[in-house]
Amino acid sequence: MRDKIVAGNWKMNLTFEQALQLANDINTWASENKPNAKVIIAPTSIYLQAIQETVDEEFVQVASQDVSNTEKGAFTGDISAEQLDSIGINCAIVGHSERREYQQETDAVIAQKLEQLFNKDITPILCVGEKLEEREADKHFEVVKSQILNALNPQKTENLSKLVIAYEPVWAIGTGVTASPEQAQEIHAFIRSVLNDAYGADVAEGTSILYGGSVNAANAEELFAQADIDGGLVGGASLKVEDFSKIISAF
Ligand SMILES: O=C(CO)COP(=O)(O)O
Repeated sequence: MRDKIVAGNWKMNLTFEQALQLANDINTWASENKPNAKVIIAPTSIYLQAIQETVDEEFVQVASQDVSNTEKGAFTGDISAEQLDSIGINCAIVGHSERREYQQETDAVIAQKLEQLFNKDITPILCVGEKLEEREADKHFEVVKSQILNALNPQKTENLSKLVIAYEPVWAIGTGVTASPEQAQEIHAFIRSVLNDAYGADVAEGTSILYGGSVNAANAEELFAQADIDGGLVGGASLKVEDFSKIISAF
């Protein structure tokens, strides 16, 4: 059975003190409430180690928001999979639409990042999703399919058992506009069928597919009730323990 996961992408928010406090609060909540979903938090990279030491990995896992597409060397500012592994980080977000947009990350670069992560046995949360104009032109299936196949085709199929995918329509991120549960279910089922056709039933059935884009305490339950939605990748609403814990409790 695939994992139910609620992951908080903190993006470039919170001071060190605020981040430690939030991590502590989430850890306390999770240890007391034993939620049905796996809880992941992704802080700014410079806080990773301190937060990793603050939380109990039985209750809260810590993920990086990104990783370098190269192994090591003269890449100022980048963080390698080996470096993440060396401080005990075993999960990383890859290909977030904000990096595709602001850092010009291509599918080819994202494929290299995935390979770096798989080489170090780090679980990738691969983000895919269409822009508003692509949805309006009814191109969302085609866009998402090519993002997935371009990122995954270069990988070894045996590595795909570790994969998590997050479907995040760009038009729903930080906008307060969420995909309806029906819209999200439709494309999540499609993503599973793409995985099935390309890599077989074990990968398709074993891959947790998270929804992201204005998930909040009020809409999480209906989204998570859909057959192919295995959890959420949450931005804004993951920055307050009250909201994030309600979202996790939607499972
Ligand atoms: O981008 C997201 C998570 O990675 C979603 O952000 P919001 O939940 O703030 O819309």
